[in-house]
Amino acid sequence: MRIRLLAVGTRMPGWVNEGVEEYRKRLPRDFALEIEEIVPGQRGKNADTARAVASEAKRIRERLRGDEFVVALEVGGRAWSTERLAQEAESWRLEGREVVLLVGGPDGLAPELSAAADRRWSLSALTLPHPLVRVILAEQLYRAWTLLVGHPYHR
Ligand SMILES: C[S@@+](CC[C@H](N)C(=O)[O-])C[C@H]1O[C@@H](n2cnc3c(N)ncnc32)[C@H](O)[C@@H]1O
Repeated sequence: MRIRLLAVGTRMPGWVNEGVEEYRKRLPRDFALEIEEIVPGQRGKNADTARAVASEAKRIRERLRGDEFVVALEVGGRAWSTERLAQEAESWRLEGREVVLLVGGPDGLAPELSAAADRRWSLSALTLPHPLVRVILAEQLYRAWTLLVGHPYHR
């Protein structure tokens, strides 16, 4: 199984990349996490937020392959326990699915991406900064894998 993380934002601070790598490198090949950064839309005096979100959505759609299982990360999505994540991940693996996780930028994901996703997953009722979401995702995927294989990391 391969999990692609399409995340809006480039040039992350060092602590974000280090945090993601810390967990990514622990994952085995059949649970691999790949990060693909999406260039953010222009924000500023002359560019409105809706245009920025729409341009991010266009870039995300260009990277989607059509046959993947799409999980949109959203504050208002459904909360999953780590056990539920492990169950989901195990079914993705058994079904041989290619999975793509979508993380929006400062203004979130475009509504049409959310509507078209197979799952909408909330990590917390708190709104988290998108760089931190990457780190939490990598840790939770690692944790889910340790749960599935009975590794003592998860307790
Ligand atoms: C700063 S948040 C965007 C906040 C924006 N107001 C919204 O409603 O989406 C940036 C991205 O991080 C992710 N995110 C932030 N908090 C999250 C949470 N609690 N659960 C899941 N994803 C979250 C989402 O993908 C979101 O698009």
